[in-house]
Amino acid sequence: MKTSEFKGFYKLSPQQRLEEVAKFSSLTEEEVSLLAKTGALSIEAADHMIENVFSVMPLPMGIAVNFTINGKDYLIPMAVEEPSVVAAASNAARMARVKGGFFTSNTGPIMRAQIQIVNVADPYAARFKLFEAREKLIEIANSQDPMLISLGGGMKDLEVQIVPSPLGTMVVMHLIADTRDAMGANTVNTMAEALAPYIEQITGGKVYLRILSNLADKRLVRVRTVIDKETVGGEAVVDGIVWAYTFASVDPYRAATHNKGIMNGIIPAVTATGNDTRAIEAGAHAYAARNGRYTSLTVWEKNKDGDLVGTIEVPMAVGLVGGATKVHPVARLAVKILDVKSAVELGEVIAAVGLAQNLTALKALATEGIQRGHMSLHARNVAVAAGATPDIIDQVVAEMVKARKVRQDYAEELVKQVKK
Ligand SMILES: CC(C)(COP(=O)([O-])OP(=O)([O-])OC[C@H]1O[C@@H](n2cnc3c(N)ncnc32)[C@H](O)[C@@H]1OP(=O)([O-])[O-])[C@@H](O)C(=O)NCCC(=O)NCCSC(=O)C[C@@](C)(O)CC(=O)[O-]
Ligand SMILES: NC(=O)C1=CN([C@@H]2O[C@H](COP(=O)(O)OP(=O)(O)OC[C@H]3O[C@@H](n4cnc5c(N)ncnc54)[C@H](OP(=O)(O)O)[C@@H]3O)[C@@H](O)[C@H]2O)C=CC1
Repeated sequence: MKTSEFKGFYKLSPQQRLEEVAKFSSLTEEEVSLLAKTGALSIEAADHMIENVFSVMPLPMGIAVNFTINGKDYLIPMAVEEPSVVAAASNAARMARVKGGFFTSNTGPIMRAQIQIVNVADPYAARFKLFEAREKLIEIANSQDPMLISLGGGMKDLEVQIVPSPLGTMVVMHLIADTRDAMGANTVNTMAEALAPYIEQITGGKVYLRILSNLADKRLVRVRTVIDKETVGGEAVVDGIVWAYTFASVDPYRAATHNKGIMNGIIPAVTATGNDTRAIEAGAHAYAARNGRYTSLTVWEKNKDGDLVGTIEVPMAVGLVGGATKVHPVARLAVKILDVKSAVELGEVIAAVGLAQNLTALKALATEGIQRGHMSLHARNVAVAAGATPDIIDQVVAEMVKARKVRQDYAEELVKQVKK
């Protein structure tokens, strides 16, 4: 009987772990040697990044071209498994260039951490006492990270909420901190933990959680673009895209897919730069539901000239230091290719890719449908999975697309025919 119970698995070397996995899963020698192969991320470097490492998971990284943002041109590395995403981003950026590309602003690299205080006899008075202690709280928090303070960051302010709950009223203090070029989770968590004893003393309550909020609504980036009506295909296409957006703005079933399309642009760039994709996903979707109803992260309108105008506002907690950003050698190079000088610039660029991605998806959906563009690129995956060798992939793909039958069974049939 196989067992997944291992004591001290983490003490093994990556090679020893791979051997254990191979035994457990009856991997062949060939399969083991595939898992042992690493590329730019060495197994030693990977082993320092996370726990129980036994291999690495390579992803394709494409370059989205044509982006011009605030008058500066960017090449955008995108690490993603889904076909047509990089093509669609480049396609959108090509259209946006005609009227100057993308224009941005931001609210600064401001994060919030929450400190949950329970069993407070007089929550409203406790709230005021916390405000009265503002300077001391800031002093304690900022003594944790002299480096950040020297860079102009650190705790800047606090907010306090009285939150009813089934277990009784909670006082929730929000620590508001400027984390400069860091995503800032570790930074604000350290501050929040340091403040807890003093907060208990002030409020007479008990502190439980001390953790950042991924609803980073003080770390917003805003991106705007104007798409020339002729470039996008005429005023009827503009109207179609505005209708497509409007659908997402009023219907959460559609908004979820619409925002997934935006994340098609955002997450690959976040991944390529070694940032935390879960934090970005959580922040974006929570922000999309901030008014109690889940809605679109973008807005598309028609201006007085009949051109299409798109905007996106989204939390963007990404960093250039901390986490994996400086540790992963490929992430470092992705940042070099992007040539961004600050975390907020990186955030703005990533949000521009999200807006671009949304444009081409909506254009396709409101006109010919998604399948022609997307499936013709996806067809390559289907062909390979059906056993097409490099010399016949193009032929199999062309046949599937022509017949509008991008399907595994049809691809297998074509592979057999072509190989005859
Ligand atoms: C797929 C395209 C770009 C084809 O587009 P097309 O109109 O056939 O392309 P084109 O030949 O006119 O080329 C236009 C530009 O697209 C780019 N491009 C064109 N082909 C390639 C390629 N092979 N590789 C790289 N880049 C490519 C390239 O920039 C090119 O400019 P050029 O270089 O020729 O001056 C277009 O149909 C498109 O943008 N479709 C949208 C695809 C999309 O959104 N995919 C995401 C996956 S679907 C999904 O998950 C989300 C969704 C849709 O559900 C979200 C939602 O519901 O809102
Ligand atoms: N809910 C969530 O999203 C959570 C996420 N995380 C993880 O936290 C990590 C990110 O935390 P983060 O705080 O960014 O990482 P780090 O703590 O690794 O890096 C931040 C530190 O880098 C130093 N630093 C050096 N240069 C700069 C600069 N220019 N700007 C800012 N700081 C600088 C600072 O001080 P010093 O030199 O003194 O260290 C700062 O405290 C990610 O891996 C994320 O996955 C963790 C917990 C929860």
